[in-house]
Amino acid sequence: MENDKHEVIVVDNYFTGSKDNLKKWIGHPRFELIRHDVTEPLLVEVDQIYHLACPASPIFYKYNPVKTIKTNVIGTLNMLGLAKRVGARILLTSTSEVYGDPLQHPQTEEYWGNVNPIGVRSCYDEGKRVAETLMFDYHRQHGLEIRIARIFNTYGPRMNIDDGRVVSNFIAQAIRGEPLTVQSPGTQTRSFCYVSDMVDGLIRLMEGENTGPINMGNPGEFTMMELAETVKELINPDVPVKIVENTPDDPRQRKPDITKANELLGWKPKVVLRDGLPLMEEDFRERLEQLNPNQGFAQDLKPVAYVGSIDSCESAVSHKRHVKTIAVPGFGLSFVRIGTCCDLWTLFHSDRL
Ligand SMILES: NC(=O)c1ccc[n+]([C@@H]2O[C@H](COP(=O)([O-])OP(=O)(O)OC[C@H]3O[C@@H](n4cnc5c(N)ncnc54)[C@H](O)[C@@H]3O)[C@@H](O)[C@H]2O)c1
Ligand SMILES: O=c1ccn([C@@H]2O[C@H](COP(=O)(O)OP(=O)(O)O[C@H]3OC[C@@H](O)[C@H](O)[C@H]3O)[C@@H](O)[C@H]2O)c(=O)[nH]1
Repeated sequence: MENDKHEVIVVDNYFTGSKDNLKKWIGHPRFELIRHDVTEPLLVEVDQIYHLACPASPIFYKYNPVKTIKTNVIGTLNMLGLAKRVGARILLTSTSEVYGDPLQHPQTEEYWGNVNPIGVRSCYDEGKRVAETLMFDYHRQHGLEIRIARIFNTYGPRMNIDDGRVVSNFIAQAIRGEPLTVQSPGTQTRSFCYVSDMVDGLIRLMEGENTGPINMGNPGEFTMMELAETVKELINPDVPVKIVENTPDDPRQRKPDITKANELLGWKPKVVLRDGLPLMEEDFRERLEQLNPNQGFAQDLKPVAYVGSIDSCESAVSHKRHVKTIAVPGFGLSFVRIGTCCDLWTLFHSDRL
């Protein structure tokens, strides 16, 4: 949007996304927002497609794994079909998770990975691997112009407060004065890239001549214990660190080799973790203050008849975070409020809850 040559159509089913993040552009003459699920075909006329639609936080992608794999497979097929029909260039945001629990370190694009095909993360990591395959098959068979970015852990302002990924969890916990939940053993590593660097890299990849796959991430590598200590030091030295149980198949180490991105796109990240975390803290503080559950709840009640993504409600309800329900006597219905989306009320049949 900031390049005034472009018209932008955003497509989202709001499973993990929020209209709030786009309010700056709603009503702008070059901007259009469509509530749509990419597992259904989409007919629009475009020159470029940034195909990012997919739940990305492990708690969300594991919540409805069949939907996650449908989004990766059917969603990617639909976006490729669209690209083929209108002759658009298409960029897929693949993931470092295609390397699984990597036996090569740091990971280069040539590494084929070490992925469990039947594990609880497979809907996402195998889903993205199939999405990459589909991209290359459309490229070879139909001559489509494709671009694939393999993104490593990326964070920044406007992430969903209840996203569940480690950086947003630690920042929200530190601000709320709650223990930082380090999943055991705490020695597992990740490399964290700030969002503005990632957006710069994705645009370079789209505008450049290389199909990829190209790793995009910040090579600065941290154990989860080190991340917790850094968040403590920068945001709230008083919070304790609490070791909690981990989930199956959690990759033990992850760090991108970004030689290709550097040589082919002239890209490397600029924002180090210690500079990125305070930028995110500011935004989280503002939103957490607005979320105070004891303030303004009843007055905020502006029910809408139906909100498209039932998944997002069910997910929020299942996580029991920032969700309030109000039964309406005699109607057998409830209003559900999802905390981070203050304008988002959904009318639900009680038996669904
Ligand atoms: N952030 C990271 O660390 C990271 C790392 C690797 C890959 N990626 C990839 O980048 C993309 C964006 O990730 P993010 O971190 O911004 O996650 P996010 O959850 O914040 O955003 C994903 C968006 O996709 C939308 N969406 C999900 N399913 C959809 C569907 N079926 N139809 C339409 N919209 C749908 C969600 O509502 C949300 O707006 C994802 O494809 C993810 O796999 C992200
Ligand atoms: O509260 C938490 C959350 C997570 N963690 C740990 O932090 C590490 C990172 O976990 P996250 O949930 O943030 O994300 P993961 O690295 O597992 O997966 C991410 O990888 C790249 C992308 O494709 C996706 O954004 C996501 O799948 C894991 O080792 C996890 O065990 C904690 O220690 N505490």
